[in-house]
Amino acid sequence: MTRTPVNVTVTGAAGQIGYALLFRIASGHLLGPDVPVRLRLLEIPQAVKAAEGTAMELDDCAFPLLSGIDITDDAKTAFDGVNIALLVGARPRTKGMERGDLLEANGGIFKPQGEAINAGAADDVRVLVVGNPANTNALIAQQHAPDVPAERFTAMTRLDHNRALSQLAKKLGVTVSDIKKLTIWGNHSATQYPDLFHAEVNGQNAAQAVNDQEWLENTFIPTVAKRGAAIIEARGASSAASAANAAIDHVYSWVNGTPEGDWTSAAVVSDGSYGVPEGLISSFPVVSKDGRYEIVQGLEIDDFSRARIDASVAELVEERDAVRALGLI
Ligand SMILES: NC(=O)c1ccc[n+]([C@@H]2O[C@H](COP(=O)([O-])OP(=O)(O)OC[C@H]3O[C@@H](n4cnc5c(N)ncnc54)[C@H](O)[C@@H]3O)[C@@H](O)[C@H]2O)c1
Ligand SMILES: O=C(O)C[C@H](O)C(=O)O
Repeated sequence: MTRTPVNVTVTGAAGQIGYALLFRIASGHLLGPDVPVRLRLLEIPQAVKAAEGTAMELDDCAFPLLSGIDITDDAKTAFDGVNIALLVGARPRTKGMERGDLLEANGGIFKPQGEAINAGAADDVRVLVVGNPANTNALIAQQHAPDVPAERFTAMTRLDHNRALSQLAKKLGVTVSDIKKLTIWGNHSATQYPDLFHAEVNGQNAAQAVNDQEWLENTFIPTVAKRGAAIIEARGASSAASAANAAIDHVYSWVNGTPEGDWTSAAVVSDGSYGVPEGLISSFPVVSKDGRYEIVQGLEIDDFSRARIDASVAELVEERDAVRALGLI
């Protein structure tokens, strides 16, 4: 292998998402089958031993693309020279807990990580925040990395996007590949808005193909928006393999581009598009071109969609104001 390995840092590497994620990164699913990777695992001191165990298993897979593994409990070391940073480590929501409850605890994690990325990351660094509350954690990290272009900080709504694809495919008896241009707007929370009005199913407008406003409002939207809580209820733990899969999808699309005639969903720094206040990290329809996520422009937003986008964005504004009041940004 002659290519220089890409440095991929995973925080919370000993957690359940970490366990589902690392093997797929090392086997080439994150960046492609020809791209060697060097893994950096960041954990808290108590979990370093468990991360070492996972690293032993990674060794035992003899992945040809895996050129090395470093394990550390120091953020500066973890992010030194990093190209792709997957910020997974956070405290997961447990039964009955809302994401807002987690702001303070997680804010303390993402500020020093943003500072460490600012201090040592490679010039082309791309950051995906998975740890909840993902949008606001991404905002905290981004605000503490003033030397890194803001567009390099993103948060994950690809899991919501994939959930919406799957629910719609089941309803219409089609495959997920038949669906294009679906969008998740807003926050990765129960206020998110999965939008079928711009989506297409085999070329037909998806909302028209469904032709069932009652299902759309009272089944589809709440099922997608509350799926995380439903998984916690069923599994007794938050989603892990599906979250890891979505993180792989998010980075793969970012680096390798989105297919012509389609888009995906990602929480990116708003430039004021669609009335979302500039600087918030909110989910939009995005295409990836030349390694950059760009917000799809020019979609007509009707009153139904407007109200739902506004409600989710209002929650993001509240979260931003809350972390500001806590001195985290
Ligand atoms: N955005 C999404 O779609 C989505 C989906 C699922 C889960 N999540 C979130 O992802 C996060 C991780 O979930 P999980 O199930 O893997 O949790 P987990 O508790 O199994 O693992 C979290 C890991 O993070 C580590 N950690 C804590 N603080 C850290 C720090 N400062 N630096 C490095 N590591 C640290 C812990 O030691 C633990 O090993 C949670 O916040 C969860 O809510 C997000
Ligand atoms: O909902 C949660 O707290 C977990 C995660 O964000 C999910 O969407 O599965």
